[in-house]
Amino acid sequence: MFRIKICGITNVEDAIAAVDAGADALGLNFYKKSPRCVELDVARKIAAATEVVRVGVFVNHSTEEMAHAWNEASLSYTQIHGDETPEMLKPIADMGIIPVRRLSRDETDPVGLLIRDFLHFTSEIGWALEAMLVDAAVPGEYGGTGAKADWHSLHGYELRLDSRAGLILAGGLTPDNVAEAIRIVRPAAVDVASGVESAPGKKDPVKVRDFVAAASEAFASLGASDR
Ligand SMILES: O=C(O)c1ccccc1N[C@@H]1O[C@H](COP(=O)(O)O)[C@@H](O)[C@H]1O
Repeated sequence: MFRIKICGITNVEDAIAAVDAGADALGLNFYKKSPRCVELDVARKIAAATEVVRVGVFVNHSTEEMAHAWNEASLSYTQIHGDETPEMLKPIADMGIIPVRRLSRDETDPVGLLIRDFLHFTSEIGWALEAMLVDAAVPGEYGGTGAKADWHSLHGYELRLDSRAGLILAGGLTPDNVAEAIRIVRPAAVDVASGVESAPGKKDPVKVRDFVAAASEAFASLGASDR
């Protein structure tokens, strides 16, 4: 899959800076109400300028819109960040679906909820999911909020799910906290949007570089044997 995703890339310059910093995935957000929404023609240029994994971020788009963006921007994954049900996604089941679960801090069994969602998606459609993404719930918002999930409550996800679908940790990550988040949650990958910006929709190259360096070091220090 991928390890470090820089999300909400809106221009070629930021895309190249993220790849040069060592990110192995870029998130292209097609949600019109987001300050990080990328135009399709720019997404096409980003695809032509980069060779890393590209993940499309969608919020209540039609499957036709998602398929169009998938082709135009040569995407590898489809991050479903809205209210979509697995049933709605059947026509695009082969488009690397990454379901998203927004967790509020008062969930009693977050890991159980994630596993239930994972099983629901796989049993309804019968595709093999590679990953689930966890974000923090903020009422009235879909994502990109800078709010953190309760990292301690997510510990153990991959053990309970027997590593069948990796956990992508998102929500409020920054260069200063990503290493601690990786140590506590032990996710398969991390994802950041607002935490590496100079303004909404514009990445700060220093923050991007620091984020990638901190995350890479933390993943390396987990070691292959104890993950
Ligand atoms: O970034 C956005 O504006 C956005 C809007 C709607 C849905 C998802 C969005 N981004 C995703 O939100 C999470 C967390 O972002 P942050 O790091 O807390 O700012 C991440 O997965 C983004 O891909």
